[in-house]
Amino acid sequence: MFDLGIPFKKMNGCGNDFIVVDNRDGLLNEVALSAFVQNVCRRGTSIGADGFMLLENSSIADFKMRYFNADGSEGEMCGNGARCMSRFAYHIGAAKTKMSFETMAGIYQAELNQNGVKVKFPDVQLQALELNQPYEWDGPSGVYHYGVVGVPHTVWFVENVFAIADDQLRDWGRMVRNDLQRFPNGTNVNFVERIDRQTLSIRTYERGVEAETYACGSGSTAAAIIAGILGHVDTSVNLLTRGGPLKISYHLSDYAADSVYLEGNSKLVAEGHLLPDAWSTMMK
Ligand SMILES: N[C@H](CCC[C@H](N)C(=O)O)C(=O)O
Repeated sequence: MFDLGIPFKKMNGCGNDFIVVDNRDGLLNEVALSAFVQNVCRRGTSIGADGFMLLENSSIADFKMRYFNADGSEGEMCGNGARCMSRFAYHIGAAKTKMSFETMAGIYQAELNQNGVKVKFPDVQLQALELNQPYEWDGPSGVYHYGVVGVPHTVWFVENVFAIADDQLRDWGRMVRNDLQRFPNGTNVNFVERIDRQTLSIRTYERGVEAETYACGSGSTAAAIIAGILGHVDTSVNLLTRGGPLKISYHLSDYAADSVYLEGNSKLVAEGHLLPDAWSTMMK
């Protein structure tokens, strides 16, 4: 059925990397997507990526973005993925430089510019009750903040975030992510250091990748908005990630943010065809 392979592009936003496929003609509608995604996202035996995205037709926007984590689970949205998907849409002629697209988390808008892509998020509503929550553990902070920015996020303010050992950060992230009593849908876990009123440093353990990624766009957005609500930063913030800078700006009223923008790079690094060995290998 896929004798000639499946055309794809490999992209990343600040090192958060994705395999992207044009599915407007329904090419992948017949496959068991979850297993397919797990296979193609596995580094070593296939292309490897943090996530997999499909561009599909939409009746309410220029196109629809579907996002899958490397473990095969479908996520509501992905901030870095949104920038890559926007560039992809432009490249294949599915959109002009200004576009709107549908996701499971609502309609997003994007604009390609010289620096990268600027994405406008749907308005974000946080709950006072979900901020400043005590958490008893041996982790770096006894208090966390929770909010849904497309996908669920917890934010933990820490010191010297880039000095935390990788396996330590992974263990903390994994512990919180798997605390299903408190976070029934799981959660992404963002460790955030305030540098000054315009700057935060951030590292994220991602649900669905089950590891730290180089950057997380929606996590950075959640961190910037939560830091703003708490009065730690202004409403235009640079986020320093392991994979490069992201810029987030928004307008705040109480616990709600509107005019939420995420800006950062989006790189197209390769294109080709996924061949059967890319998705038929299942290494345990
Ligand atoms: N890397 C993504 C987040 C992916 C969401 C995923 N980890 C989930 O919670 O399903 C971002 O840049 O926003």
